[in-house]
Formats: sequence, structure tokens, C-alpha cells
Amino acid sequence: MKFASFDALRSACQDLPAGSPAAAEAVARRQDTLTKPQGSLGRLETLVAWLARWQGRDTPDLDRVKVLVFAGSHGVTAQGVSAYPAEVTAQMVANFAAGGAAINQLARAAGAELDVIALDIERPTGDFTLLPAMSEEEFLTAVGRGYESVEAGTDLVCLGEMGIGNTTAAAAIASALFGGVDQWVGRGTGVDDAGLGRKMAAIEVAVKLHGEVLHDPLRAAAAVGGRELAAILGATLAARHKNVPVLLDGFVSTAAAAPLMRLHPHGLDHAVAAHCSAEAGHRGLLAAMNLKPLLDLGMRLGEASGACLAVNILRSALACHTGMASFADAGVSEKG
Ligand SMILES: Cc1cc2ncn([C@H]3O[C@H](COP(=O)(O)O)[C@@H](O)[C@H]3O)c2cc1C
Ligand SMILES: O=C(O)c1cccnc1
Repeated sequence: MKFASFDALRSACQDLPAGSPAAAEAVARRQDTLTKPQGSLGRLETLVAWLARWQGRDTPDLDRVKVLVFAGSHGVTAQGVSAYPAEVTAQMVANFAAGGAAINQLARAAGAELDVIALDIERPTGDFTLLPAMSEEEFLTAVGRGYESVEAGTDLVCLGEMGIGNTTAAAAIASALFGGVDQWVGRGTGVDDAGLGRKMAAIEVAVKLHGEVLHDPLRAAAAVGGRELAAILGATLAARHKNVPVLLDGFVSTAAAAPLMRLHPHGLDHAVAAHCSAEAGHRGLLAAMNLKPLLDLGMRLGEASGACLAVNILRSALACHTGMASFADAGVSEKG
């Protein structure tokens, strides 16, 4: 899959199916017949209706859950914006393959299959304090890789990333799409105050340098984003086109998917924010995007870790929906 131009990708982002509201209604109707006070399972009830809507069927399931972790390398690491060296990206990709990372354990615990997609990691993006991170061509290639990583027939996809320096890229995208600088900048892997200052300075320079394109969400994502963020955008778009609901992970994944919401007011209706990361900008970004996170556990890892944890909540919600008896079947008296 390859989009021919920014314009072709923009058209695809603005031409989005609406899922099946009828399937969501069928789920809501069944919820009201089950042996519990109406609405008492709170968001578990609306989550099952959400799954039904975006899977496009009255009886959603979670037999095929995929975790996609996209990896990319960032030229902006030259500005001293991460607490860890850039080579950790490739080392962690090897660790994912060997089964030694947090996401390997969390995916197994969630009954999900993990795919790691490394995007040209031996070739960092441009340092966006000096030049665009990616050309149109490079950006569209990464978006396309993300798009083709989502298979139709998947019941749910968790999207995450690995890329030293990418909290700076994510903050730069948030700045381009929502304005401001400082409120998007956090400590990422644990930079000290001087590192935090370098991150802010890098974004201020980038916002000036690329100012002319930042009004366009896609050009902004190419100029100051990263390949793994572009792939998350492509995967989020593909999921919408292929009837696959999405769990977004932390600050980086949320910023990566944000252009889709900027291009279509309902662009992320098929996505749920799995958690609120401890990365400083995430709470504000979720609020700006009107997303309500499921979990808030002080996690700040990335890798789809928060998204993967939330799969277990969805499984529990679905188990109640499919397994519970109705008032009529169980002989339980209804509300008087
Ligand atoms: C060992 C290790 C494993 C990770 N797994 C995810 N990240 C996370 O940290 C990075 C972003 O933070 P920053 O912008 O400060 O570099 C990304 O790679 C992200 O996925 C990791 C970071 C490290 C060091
Ligand atoms: O919330 C995130 O996505 C995040 C936070 C810290 C480091 N890497 C990713």
C-alpha cells in the first residue's frame, strides 16, 4: 500500500466509514436485558457497543488481537533530547525478537499476538531542528507500511512504538496541531532539567523553521514526526477502513494518530485511549482530543504497553456481555 501524495492520503483520511451503529444498538439493547441494574457495568457496557460498531457485527469477539509495535530512528537525538543513546532503538528491536521486553510479557498476558515492524532504523530521520524529518516520499512510505500492517479480520489492534527521541517528535506534532510548546514537553525516558530545556528549545526552533507547513496535519507530521509515528497514523487509518477497532497507547501513539482527528472530526471514533501515560503532555493531549483514557497507572514506557493492558478490560467487558443471563432466563425480578 502506498499513497501517491499528501493529497491522496488526505482524501483517504477524509473518506471514513461510520462502522455499524445498528450493531452498537443491538449490543446496548442486550445489555439492558442482563441480570444487573441498568448501566451498572458503566463503561464496560459502552466498550462492548463500541467493539460491535467498529467490528461491524452484533456479536463482537476478541479471538484475534494484534499488537503492532513500530520502530524508528530520530535525527533529533543529536540535540541531546533523550536520557538514552540512539542505538537503544535497534537494541530494543532485538530484545523484542528475543522475547525480553515488557511488551512481550504484556502481549502474552493479554492473549495477543505481537508484531514488531522496524522502519529503516539504520537510517535516522532528518534532525528537524535543521531540516524536515522526512520528505513526502519517506513519510508516505512509512504511512503505507503502517497501513498494510493491519489485516482485515483482526478483532482489535493495539498500536505502539519504539524510537529513542520520539517523545520530542510527538511533542512537536502536538505543538503543530494544538499550539503551545512547553505543555507538550516531558521527561520521556528520564531527562534531567537541562535535557528538558533542550527538548523545549528543539521544538521552538522546529516550529519556527517549519512554520509554513504546520497548518497542514500531514505535512506537519512529515516535517517534525518520525517513521514509527507515521506508521501508527497509517495503521489507525487502515483499521478504520478494515473494520478493526484500535487501542491507542501513550503520549507518542496519541500524538501520532492526532492528524487523523484533525482531518476528520470523527476520525478517531474507532479508537479508544487505553491509558493516560505519566509523560507530562499526555493528559492535556487527551483532553484536547476529547479522549477518555481507560487506565491511569503512572506508566511511561510506550511499546504499546498501556494499550495491551487494556485488552484485559475489553475481554472482561465482553465476557459479561456474552456470558450473563437475562432477567427472563434466570428468573430474576426486574426493576419495580
Ligand atoms: C530501554 C528502553 C526501552 C523502551 N521501550 C520504550 N521506550 C520508550 O522511550 C523512548 C522515548 O523516550 P525519549 O524521547 O526520552 O527517548 C521510546 O523509544 C519509547 O518507546 C524505551 C526506552 C528505553 C531506554
Ligand atoms: O507515553 C508514551 O508514549 C511514552 C512515554 C515515555 C517514553 N516513551 C513513550
